[in-house]
Amino acid sequence: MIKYNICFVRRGDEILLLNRKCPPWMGCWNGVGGKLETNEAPRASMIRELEEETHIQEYSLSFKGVVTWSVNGGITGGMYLYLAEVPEVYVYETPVATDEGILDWKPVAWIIDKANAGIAANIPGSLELILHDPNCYDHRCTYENGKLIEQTPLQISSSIETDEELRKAFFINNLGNEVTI
Ligand SMILES: Nc1nc2c([nH]c(=O)n2[C@H]2C[C@H](O)[C@@H](COP(=O)(O)OP(=O)(O)OP(=O)(O)O)O2)c(=O)[nH]1
Repeated sequence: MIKYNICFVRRGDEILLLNRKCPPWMGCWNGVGGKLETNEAPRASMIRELEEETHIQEYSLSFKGVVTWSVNGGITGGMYLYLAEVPEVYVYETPVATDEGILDWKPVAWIIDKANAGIAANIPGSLELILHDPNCYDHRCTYENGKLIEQTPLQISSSIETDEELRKAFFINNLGNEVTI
């Protein structure tokens, strides 16, 4: 059921976001990422998407959990969630037009400000945990009629680094029964 990944690339107090040309969240700023290929492992898939969409190669990549969404109580989809940190002095000039949309650096405070329109709805409410909390969460989102009505972070584990640890943590938390990983 988890078919996607998403990554927030952080440079100091800025995040590299993509203004998407296509659904989902067309015309909105979102993290970079995409769909996992058949039999692709989560971390390898994230590294591939980062290369394809940004060409950035020097980063430290941390697994931060998953984002799942439920409609009428049932989990219908999800994405693996990563944070990629580049040095504050990293040179990456934007805006950059790509096949997927426009990449640009946005200040963390601007993203978290809920008054901002034009950002994928579930990012402002999750970003602080993603950036500052060492634990991994299932950021569970509930949508009704296409509108985000609730967002609850459920802690999965204190830290997960490998795909094997990820599988174990999902099993221990019984999330493996609910969310196919
Ligand atoms: N913030 C946020 N992002 C989402 C949600 N749903 C969802 O798929 N995404 C993300 C996951 C992926 O990073 C991206 C969708 O990936 P994509 O359709 O562009 O995948 P892709 O580049 O592999 O494209 P393709 O295989 O269709 O050509 O949007 C959501 O509800 N909130």
